[in-house]
Amino acid sequence: MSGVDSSSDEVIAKLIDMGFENSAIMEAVEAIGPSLHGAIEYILNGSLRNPIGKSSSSICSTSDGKTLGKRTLLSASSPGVMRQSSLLDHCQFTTRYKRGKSKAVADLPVSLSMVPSSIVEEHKESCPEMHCRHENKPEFLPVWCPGEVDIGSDWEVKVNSLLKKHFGYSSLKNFQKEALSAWLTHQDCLVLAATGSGKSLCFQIPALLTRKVVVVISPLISLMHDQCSKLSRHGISACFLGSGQPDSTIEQKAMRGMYSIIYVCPETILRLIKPLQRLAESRGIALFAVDEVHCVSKWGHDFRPDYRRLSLLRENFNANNLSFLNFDIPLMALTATATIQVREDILKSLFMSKETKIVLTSLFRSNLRFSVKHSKTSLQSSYGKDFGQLIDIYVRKGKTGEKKKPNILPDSDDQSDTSACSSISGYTISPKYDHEDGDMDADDDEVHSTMEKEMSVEYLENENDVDIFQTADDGDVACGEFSGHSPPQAWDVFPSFERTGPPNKPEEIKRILQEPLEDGPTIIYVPTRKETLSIAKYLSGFGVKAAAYNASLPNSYLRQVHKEFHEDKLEVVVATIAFGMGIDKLNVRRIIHYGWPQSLEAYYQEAGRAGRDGKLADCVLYANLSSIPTLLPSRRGEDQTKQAYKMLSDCYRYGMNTSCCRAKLLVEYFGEDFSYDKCQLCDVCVDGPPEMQNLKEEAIILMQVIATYNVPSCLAANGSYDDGIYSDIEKQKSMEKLNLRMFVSKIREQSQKFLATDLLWWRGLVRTMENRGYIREGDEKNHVQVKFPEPTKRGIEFLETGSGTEQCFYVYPEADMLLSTTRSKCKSYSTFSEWGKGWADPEIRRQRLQDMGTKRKPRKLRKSKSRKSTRWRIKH
Ligand SMILES: Nc1ncnc2c1ncn2[C@@H]1O[C@H](COP(=O)(O)OP(=O)(O)OP(=O)(O)O)[C@@H](O)[C@H]1O
Ligand SMILES: [Mg+2]
Repeated sequence: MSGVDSSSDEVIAKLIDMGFENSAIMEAVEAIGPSLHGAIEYILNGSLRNPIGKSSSSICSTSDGKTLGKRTLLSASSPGVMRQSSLLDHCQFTTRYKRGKSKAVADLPVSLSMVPSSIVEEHKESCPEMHCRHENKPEFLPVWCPGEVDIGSDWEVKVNSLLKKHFGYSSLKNFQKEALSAWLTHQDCLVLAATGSGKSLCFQIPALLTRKVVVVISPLISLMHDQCSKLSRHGISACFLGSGQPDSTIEQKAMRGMYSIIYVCPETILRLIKPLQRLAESRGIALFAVDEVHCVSKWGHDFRPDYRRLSLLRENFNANNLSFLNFDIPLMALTATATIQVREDILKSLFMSKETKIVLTSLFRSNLRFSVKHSKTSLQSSYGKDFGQLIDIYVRKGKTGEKKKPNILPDSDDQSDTSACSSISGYTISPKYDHEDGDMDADDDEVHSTMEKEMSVEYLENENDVDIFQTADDGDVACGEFSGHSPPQAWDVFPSFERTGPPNKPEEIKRILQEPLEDGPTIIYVPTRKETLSIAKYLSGFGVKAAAYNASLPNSYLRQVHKEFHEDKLEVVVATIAFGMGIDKLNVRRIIHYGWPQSLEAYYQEAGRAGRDGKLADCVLYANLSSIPTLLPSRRGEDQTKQAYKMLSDCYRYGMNTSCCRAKLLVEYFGEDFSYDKCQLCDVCVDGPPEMQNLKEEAIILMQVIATYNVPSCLAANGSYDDGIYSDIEKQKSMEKLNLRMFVSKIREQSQKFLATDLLWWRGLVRTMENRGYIREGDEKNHVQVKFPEPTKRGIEFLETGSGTEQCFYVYPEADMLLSTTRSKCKSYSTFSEWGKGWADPEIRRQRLQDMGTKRKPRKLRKSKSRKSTRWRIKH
């Protein structure tokens, strides 16, 4: 635009913010130059050369209801209708009008006296510029209401201006544009976008654009709190209403329309239907946003029954039952972690419309470096090996002050010096809290007695040691209000980078590959509350600023942890799943999962806390790859248990994988076609898969014993093959189901050559054969890994055709197969590729298996031992 310099930009931004039509603004600024008052005069005095468009609906009125003319808000109207005082017009508060269903019926104006003074007060705060200029004039408010006023085709310009003003960002991301355009046309919208991609803006912008209220349903108080305080820093007033004993003043103010955005937990919204209907009629509700919407679904990883009842939003806020609405109030549902099944469930459960717009972005986070490492995480003796490097990073930097252990050897199991406390603003995690350790210094004078009393007894002795999910009451306050302060003018106080929004381009990947891992905090996720304390204590013993976080700790303490984490005062937070969802801290450099997560959804959601600044970040999963993970206790119905097993099994398979890019596995799990060959960052991409092995002999013998002891079901599945090979005894034997352990015993009995092999190795082979469709689970129950293997028709065909031919059966050995051989060679698990080498050679393989055999315990002894005891051989 010629003649529009940088100060003109400011004037334009202000005029857009005031609600003037873009083309009118441009014309005025071109004519008058960068003078705000001049431009306003120019527009309002009707000097426009080319009045744009027609005002779609609204007619302004004086306070006594007389029609003044068409609003100038979005469509500059005929100059003749304009007059000086129409600055008031464009600030006209247009709520509480009676809206007909038909667009032909113009919205009726509202008189100033109908606007609650409280709302006017609120808007003084949220629109400081506007009010300071018209202090002694009646306070009207600008309203852009989709459905009532034509927001205009240039809405993007308006939004970008608001974006710049309030958030300091230059433009919307594509998916945000898509979500907003759906909302502008009153469509429901399901937004599936990567963690950290900026989903919140999709529902925050409508509040700025219309001055109506946006109601956001969110599962966690800590998340609501975070978002409200951020909004207030960006000049947007917001409040949150939790499920605890509410502060009725905030709730009342919210229901009178005093905040632009109301965050509310699902339990609370259920009892606020009537007040919200009144709010919809008075100030207006622009949108209901359901954040972290995967919580709606029983098939998701974080199902919350109250989310399911949110169908009442559609039932109670539609144009049929609220006569003042022209359209159903749109629903916007958002999540980063929904499988295809969960998506369908969301649409159905929330009664979202058939025309719901699905906004889908790539879930690939190209800056996250995924890896899996073997560790017996439940043993404290593993901490030395696993956290040595982490301690070194923080202590070496000297940021933590005194370096208590100058050299932490990666393999050190020494935990004797764990007496120090982790102090968070006076709250101390005392050594006493860990009742497992007897070696703590109880006289440590850092112990703060009050907190200690609170935290040491009831919290650790709570028999329910896992956090199923964080309750909505995770904050120590049930609600809070945040008035919008003026957004900072100097945006360079914020990081200047533009976030890398998915989908990520190959150049992005190239850039990240060249980046070092910068400094920044770490979150360690553990399955149990006890481990949050023991690991935090362990780390702080070495001088790392670490804190525990789990739902059983006092709320005031948890809030403090949140605060100090956000202020970069903490280096490591050791948390259960209670910490995480939605947390938006830019510089988290490492997410460590210490123990199996319960699902890939939870894993990816938590991993998504890392690298939100777009820079390289590590996501490491330490898990005991030699044992099958178990479900954490939770109340589940039959279906849910089945689903929980399925999810855990998928997670287990992710850990066992040695040949496929981890990022690819993750995004494909959510139904996305991974458009890149590989991420180039994960351990599999970097180290390469292990060498393939021809395991035909092993596969055949496995199939043989399985088929032998599964005769009836084989026949049932495929009556066509000849069962003459099975004796009556064998058939009888097969009536009782044999589990994999028994099959492995049979193999050992049958073949001297496989005497030395262990269950762990065969487990891997069974999984591989299951993946190829040769084996299936023979039990009705659910298992993480096949427990009672049964041959499929394909498996039987493999047996029949494969055994006689020279055909090969090449597989990538999975993590457990590699692990089972490491003991004899004393190799570390991490060197997959090295271990893989040589296995393709039958001689080397035979030799290795033989080596393992010489180290086995006598057979008799093993037989009498429990399942657990067989694991003695897989030691590292
Ligand atoms: N258009 C944009 N340009 C630049 N940065 C943006 C833009 N939109 C959002 N952001 C920034 O992206 C960050 C992440 O946003 P947000 O918390 O909304 O992510 P999210 O998608 O909700 O992630 P999660 O799934 O983890 O909750 C925020 O700091 C936000 O300010
Ligand atoms: Mg979010």
